[in-house]
Amino acid sequence: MPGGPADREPGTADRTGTAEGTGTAEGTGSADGSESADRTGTAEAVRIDLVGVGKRYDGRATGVTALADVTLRVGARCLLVILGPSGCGKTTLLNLIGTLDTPTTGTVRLDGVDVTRASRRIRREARREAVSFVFQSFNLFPALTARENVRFGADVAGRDRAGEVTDEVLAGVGLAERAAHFPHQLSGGEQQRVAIARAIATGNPILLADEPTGELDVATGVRILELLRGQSAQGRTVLVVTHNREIARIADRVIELSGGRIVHDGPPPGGQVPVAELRW
Ligand SMILES: Nc1ncnc2c1ncn2[C@@H]1O[C@H](COP(=O)(O)OP(=O)(O)OP(=O)(O)O)[C@@H](O)[C@H]1O
Repeated sequence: MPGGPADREPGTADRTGTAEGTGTAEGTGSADGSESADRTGTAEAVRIDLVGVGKRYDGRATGVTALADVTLRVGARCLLVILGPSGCGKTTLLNLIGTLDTPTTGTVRLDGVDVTRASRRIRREARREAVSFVFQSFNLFPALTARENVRFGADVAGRDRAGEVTDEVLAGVGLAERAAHFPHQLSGGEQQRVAIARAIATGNPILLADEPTGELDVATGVRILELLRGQSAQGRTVLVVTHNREIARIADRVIELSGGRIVHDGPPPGGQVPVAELRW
């Protein structure tokens, strides 16, 4: 993002208070999201601001409307879970927020910057300085050690003190002792912790996780969720896509997609619970 230093903590003033509508009371999200408004920190900053977003894939024979008229505002310190059945548009939504794809209609703003039809340079900057991804299949570099994988995140974002940041973040996910291990020498849960550490090491304020516990057993999945929850508590905006309704119970806010539309937006039904209370 223009003018944004890469080396910073999430939620700092340089990413807030832009002229384009951040920090407004209006930005508190859904009609039924008033209770979540405080918890989503939207009084500080609307980090993700989608208005009327649609995505259509046009094939030769048939077209598919993956998303239709999605309006969504998410602030700092929010763990947002995106629920919905296969094919409802969850990954498409994450890709649009992550500037990996462009919508057919509507606008996408990240930290007040309209990235919808921005130049490739602006979109590249958004990817480098605003968003980080965590995938179901970890996507670690197999020939790099855990430490080198995490260092990659810090380097790509151009962070100062990249070496120190790497060590701090690795320790933060409980893997300081495994820094010299390669991905194939680590368990699935450890690999996912490295992947999350790599995303954290960028310093980017928005973390996008697509089925991050999908390949893990219950106990390991719970540990991963605790890590993600900790990141939102520290000021990041964390979006977790899942099929698993139980995971949604730990969220500050849950949106549910069906047929490419948001059909529910609000706190988890039954109220938010600690990660330890999940039953998978
Ligand atoms: N590149 C593409 N070309 C054509 N159709 C696509 C493309 N990508 C996704 N789609 C379609 O768009 C719709 C939404 O896909 P998307 O991957 O976002 O769903 P999802 O909710 O993430 O599904 P899953 O839970 O199975 O991963 C689906 O009908 C899918 O087939």
